[in-house]
Amino acid sequence: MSGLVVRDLQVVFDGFVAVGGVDLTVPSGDVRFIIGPNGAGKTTLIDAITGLARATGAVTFDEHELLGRKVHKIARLGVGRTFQNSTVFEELTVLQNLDIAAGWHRGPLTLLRRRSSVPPEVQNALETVRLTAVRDQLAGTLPHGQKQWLEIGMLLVQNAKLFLLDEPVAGMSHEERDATGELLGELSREHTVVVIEHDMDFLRRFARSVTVMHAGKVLSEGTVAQVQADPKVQEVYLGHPVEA
Ligand SMILES: Nc1ncnc2c1ncn2[C@@H]1O[C@H](COP(=O)(O)OP(=O)(O)OP(=O)(O)O)[C@@H](O)[C@H]1O
Repeated sequence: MSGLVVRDLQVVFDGFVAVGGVDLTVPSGDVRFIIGPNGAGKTTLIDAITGLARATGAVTFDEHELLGRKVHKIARLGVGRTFQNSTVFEELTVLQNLDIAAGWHRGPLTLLRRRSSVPPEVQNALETVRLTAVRDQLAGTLPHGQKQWLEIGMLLVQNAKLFLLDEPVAGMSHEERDATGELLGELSREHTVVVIEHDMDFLRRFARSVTVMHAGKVLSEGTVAQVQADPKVQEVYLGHPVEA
């Protein structure tokens, strides 16, 4: 099937089972939130999907097997991710960051010059991530929220089809959260979106489906209402300081 399919995924660090047999199916066009207490294995799951953590089991995206491939090969198959800490080039402008991500092989001098024209895919990405007005600003001067959007824009110009976003709204203002939620909805029209998030209010408003992880396994899965009503989830979460 198209979308992300994970079967019996295991990641073991020096005998410690961080991900212990996870099955996950995220159909094309979904906005899936993955939640769970600290240490549940959420980031490690994404590390395994993107080739950063060695894993066993099976992972396919749009029917391409990902496990065992190198990080850049997985990215070329349309799998994009963002990290909790921004990885943009702070000393370059928004446009230059997008240019580099788009693989416009221009020398350093050309890159530093102001662009006279902007390739259509870069322009589209600028508009989608709402950064057209700040395209000539140094990325390092952007507020946190806009840096996260720039990262998403960089994935867009790389033709990512699956967006794996690790805590995208951490540290964002209320307005930035709202705009990010809307952006996720827009992305899901043509892409598949997986979001690791601790912010329960954001989840309630923007998740289409939810997977709850606990101790390296899937504890519960369904709509927001279904997982909220699941006694197993309540047991893990009640009294746990995850409510934002
Ligand atoms: N490289 C590593 N070596 C050893 N143990 C690791 C490594 N990476 C993660 N772990 C352990 O694996 C477990 C899962 O970590 P992970 O970061 O995936 O959890 P998480 O659900 O993303 O947590 P958080 O919400 O705090 O980000 C934790 O106990 C962590 O300490």
